[in-house]
Amino acid sequence: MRVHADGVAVEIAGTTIVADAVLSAEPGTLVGLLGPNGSGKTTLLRTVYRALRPNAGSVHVGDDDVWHLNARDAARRTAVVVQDDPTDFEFTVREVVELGRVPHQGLLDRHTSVDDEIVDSALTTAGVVHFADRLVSTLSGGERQRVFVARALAQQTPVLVLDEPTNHLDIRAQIELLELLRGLGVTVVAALHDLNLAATYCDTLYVLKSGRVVASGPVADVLVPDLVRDVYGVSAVVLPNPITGRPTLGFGPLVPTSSEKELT
Ligand SMILES: Nc1ncnc2c1ncn2[C@@H]1O[C@H](COP(=O)(O)OP(=O)(O)OP(=O)(O)O)[C@@H](O)[C@H]1O
Repeated sequence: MRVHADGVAVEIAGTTIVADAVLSAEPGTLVGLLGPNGSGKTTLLRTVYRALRPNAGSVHVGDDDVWHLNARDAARRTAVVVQDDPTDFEFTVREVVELGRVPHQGLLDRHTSVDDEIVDSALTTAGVVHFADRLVSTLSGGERQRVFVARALAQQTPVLVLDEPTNHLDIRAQIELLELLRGLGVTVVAALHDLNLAATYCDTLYVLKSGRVVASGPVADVLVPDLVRDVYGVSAVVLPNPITGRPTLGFGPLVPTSSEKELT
């Protein structure tokens, strides 16, 4: 299912946080959202998964504006993995993952054996089946992160939105997660900080700086040394990774960003 944000603007307390953002994720692709801390990634993602209504512009998931869907229908289309999920940590892992089935159940529906199978499969795929009966509060940060991925998988949506999903994960778990996401065949939009992970696994990248999309397109077109310097203020080289053939970045000393240069 296609995701398309068009001209999205978000203002909070009189401050523009996101301005005129356009983002398209074609069905089945993995789109990475990059940008420095505070550049507006979370805010833009929140408009995509209908947690925040933009002040201007629109977000379509499939053919519908997300604000023309009710919350339940929106949740059947888009599952979300956020940073620091506030879900009650006194639930067991299985109970949290079962929450992923709620958008598919009527008010009076009972959890069915089909729901159980889907939950079991999500627990297994996300690698958390071994501690299905543990309280979420007893898990490590990385284990917990995978539980929220499992909940999103149990939601069985054609679109997944993830906000820094590799936080807390070791390098193997990061690669496992990105490979899992790629293999799902659903549309994925993920905010990422690790430029090399983004370069390896994303089809398309969007880069935010101060709330504006300053670059977008295929990885090789976007992740160039000038972009890294202008957006992050870090010198960089881009080389082909001999193992994957994908671009890999190496980083050098700090340099002025384009906005810092304008000030001098
Ligand atoms: N409710 C709010 N009130 C005031 N400022 C806010 C609010 N929400 C976000 N902001 C500000 O908007 C800017 C963008 O925040 P956002 O969380 O979208 O950035 P981000 O790119 O996801 O950052 P990070 O990489 O650090 O997670 C930040 O400066 C943040 O402080």
